[in-house]
Amino acid sequence: MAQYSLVSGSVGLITLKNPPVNALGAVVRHGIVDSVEKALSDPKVKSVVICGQNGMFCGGADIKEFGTDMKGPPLIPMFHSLEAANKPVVAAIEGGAFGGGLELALGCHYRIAHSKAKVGLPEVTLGLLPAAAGSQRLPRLIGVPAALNLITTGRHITAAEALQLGLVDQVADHNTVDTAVKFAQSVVGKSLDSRRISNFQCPPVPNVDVLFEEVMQKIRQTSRGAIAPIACVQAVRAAATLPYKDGLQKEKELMATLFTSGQARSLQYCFFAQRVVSRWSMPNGASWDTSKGRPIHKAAVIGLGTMGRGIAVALAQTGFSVVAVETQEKQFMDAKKAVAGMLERGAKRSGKVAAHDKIIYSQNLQAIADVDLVIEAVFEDMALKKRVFRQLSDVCKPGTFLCTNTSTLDIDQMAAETRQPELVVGMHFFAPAHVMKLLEVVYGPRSSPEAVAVAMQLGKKMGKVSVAVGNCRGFVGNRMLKPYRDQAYFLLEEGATPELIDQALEEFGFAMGAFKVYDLSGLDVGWKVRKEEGLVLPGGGSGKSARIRQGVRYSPLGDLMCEEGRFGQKTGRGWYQYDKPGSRDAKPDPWVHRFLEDYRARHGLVARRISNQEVLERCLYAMINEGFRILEDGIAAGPEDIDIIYVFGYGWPRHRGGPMFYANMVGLPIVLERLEHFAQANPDVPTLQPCNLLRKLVASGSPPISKWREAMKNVHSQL
Ligand SMILES: CC/C=C\C=C\CC(=O)SCCNC(=O)CCNC(=O)[C@H](O)C(C)(C)COP(=O)(O)OP(=O)(O)OC[C@H]1O[C@@H](n2cnc3c(N)ncnc32)[C@H](O)[C@@H]1OP(=O)(O)O
Repeated sequence: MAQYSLVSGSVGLITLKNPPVNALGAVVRHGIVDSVEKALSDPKVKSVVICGQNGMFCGGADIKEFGTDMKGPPLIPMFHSLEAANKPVVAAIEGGAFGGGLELALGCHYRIAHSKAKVGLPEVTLGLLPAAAGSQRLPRLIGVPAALNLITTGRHITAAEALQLGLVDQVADHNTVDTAVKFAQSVVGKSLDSRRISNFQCPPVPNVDVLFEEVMQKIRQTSRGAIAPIACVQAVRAAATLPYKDGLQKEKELMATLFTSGQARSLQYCFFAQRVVSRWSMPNGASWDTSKGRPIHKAAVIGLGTMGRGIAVALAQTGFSVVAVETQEKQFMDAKKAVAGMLERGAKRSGKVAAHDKIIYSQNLQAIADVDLVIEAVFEDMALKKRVFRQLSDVCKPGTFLCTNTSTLDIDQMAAETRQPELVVGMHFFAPAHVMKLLEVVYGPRSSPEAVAVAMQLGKKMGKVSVAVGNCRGFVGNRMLKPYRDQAYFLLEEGATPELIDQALEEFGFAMGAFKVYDLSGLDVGWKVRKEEGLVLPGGGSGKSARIRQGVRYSPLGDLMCEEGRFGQKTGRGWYQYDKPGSRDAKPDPWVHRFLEDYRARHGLVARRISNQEVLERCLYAMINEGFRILEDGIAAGPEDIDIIYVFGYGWPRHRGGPMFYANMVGLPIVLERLEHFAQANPDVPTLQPCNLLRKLVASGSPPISKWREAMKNVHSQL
């Protein structure tokens, strides 16, 4: 609702009330219309102030209403009637004004923001554009380049930046509503013509066509197929080149296309999925509202390789005291230098002071005796990790949480080495750990809810999107990656090239194709793991058994590449060639094409034409099938957990919502039918055999993804 009251004898105060963010749902919109009518028709009222309750102006349109029939007054006429009012209307912005919330403020004659408030037009992140005249008013107010930046990125800006841009008129340090009320009284009688933004001419831009051409080109390169950023540019262009009324019409047309697009649905799903995932739960019923964490003041990082360095930096930048331990002399010296550089660069970017004083370096494990939490990041070797956990258990004070950054190994085996296995959890960071947003928090059978709560809270403090998952090989992310990568290798054997496969995946929207990722992360990493698993045969093996291991189809292509010393970017040669070791510019390599031809000839394989569709179906459906197995096994609590992991950690295009949401969009019966088809053609690839949960969901009428958790409960009870 919106509450109306008369304050200071002459100011009509309209307070938006719709917790938690005062979104502009139908009831609020009705309330605003009624309140404005009261204020404008009351002769006692000389000016109007609009604010939000509980220190929050407005979070924008009610996203939950999208996809419904959206009854209630529309926003655009409401904002026009505010702007046309013959009494000054002032927005008092506390907390934040986002999307429709900021558009409401732009319909007012003046905007006063609290110094801690943030404002922005984040519609693009929901697959939309600011279509309540925001795309037309903002460029008229702050100019085209600044408006383009805000509207195409959706970034939230501080009140100080908003003031600098001319987006707000005043910043208040204390009671914003009181300040706004006094301000509103002070401007009574002043002409309002110059305050009605829709009357403004857009500030002229030299070479307007060139500017928009350049921006459009940049957006096309970076948007990975997302359509909303492009529509945002088109809408701002309309503001820059057309009269307000025509620009508004263009905004409406663009919005109509976006609103009904699958991309908007996917992005809105991601918005809510991220929030669902933050309310983690464990199969034993423990969850965020039953388990309290414990404050962490001091943490230790053990092992200062690439991951350990990034984790230490992330902790220090968040404000934790860190003890960074590395026992090998050379690694220790290199790490100290590297971490200092990372902190300096981070400080330069953020404008904050580099957190050097937060880190104490040591080569001695005794230095961690008083820490509250340890993150182990030593080499990915179970024997070594077990030894480290035994030592940690001896050295640390009782009650210290012991976390491992393993990306695949069984955390229960590490916990078994300690005196308090309930305090052991996985904290799987993604490289570079101080940059990447995702954190998989892995609970084993003995991890306590408190330990999970601590890791989730720590992740949140570090600005990570943390997802709690169960313990199995590869957890969620890497477990699903295996069948995807297997398919990519099999497709090479059958006639594809790395470029063909990567292009199909990148056109789909992945940040990088499978083979570019291999080259980036190093082919030798997987080779070492496969050797330990006894899968690698010298020369890739020979005869019929060369392409079968442990009874299932296996491609030795990755092993053979490693035997040739082609480890990827670091050696300047991998699935692509690079100018020099460490360079990132991947170029197709004729050597790889000859290598694949020789391999096929050796194994009697006849290359066939492989379509982009086959690449996508085989790689993605194999991955999705594993996702259903993960749900079936109870490793992830719901499809949202899997999707958020893939969007934030594996370069899955957000505008496609994550693998499970994508399956839901494609249609579960189609995914099932294609998997059945591929499984029949590849009986030696068990990961293509459709899993029970997928079959049961299809048999039960393919419920929408929002009903899967419920459906999973029924399936679990039948399995
Ligand atoms: C013709 C015109 C048609 C359409 C026009 C559309 C224009 C728009 O306005 S689209 C919406 C634009 N607004 C946003 O994108 C803002 C989204 N919200 C946020 O970014 C954040 O929630 C926040 C406002 C910055 C607050 O952040 P925080 O304090 O961290 O709280 P959260 O956990 O994110 O949210 C709390 C709670 O509120 C729900 N929520 C937030 N915003 C909306 C919203 N706009 N509509 C509906 N619900 C919203 C959020 O889901 C959380 O609820 P849970 O139940 O906990 O999930």
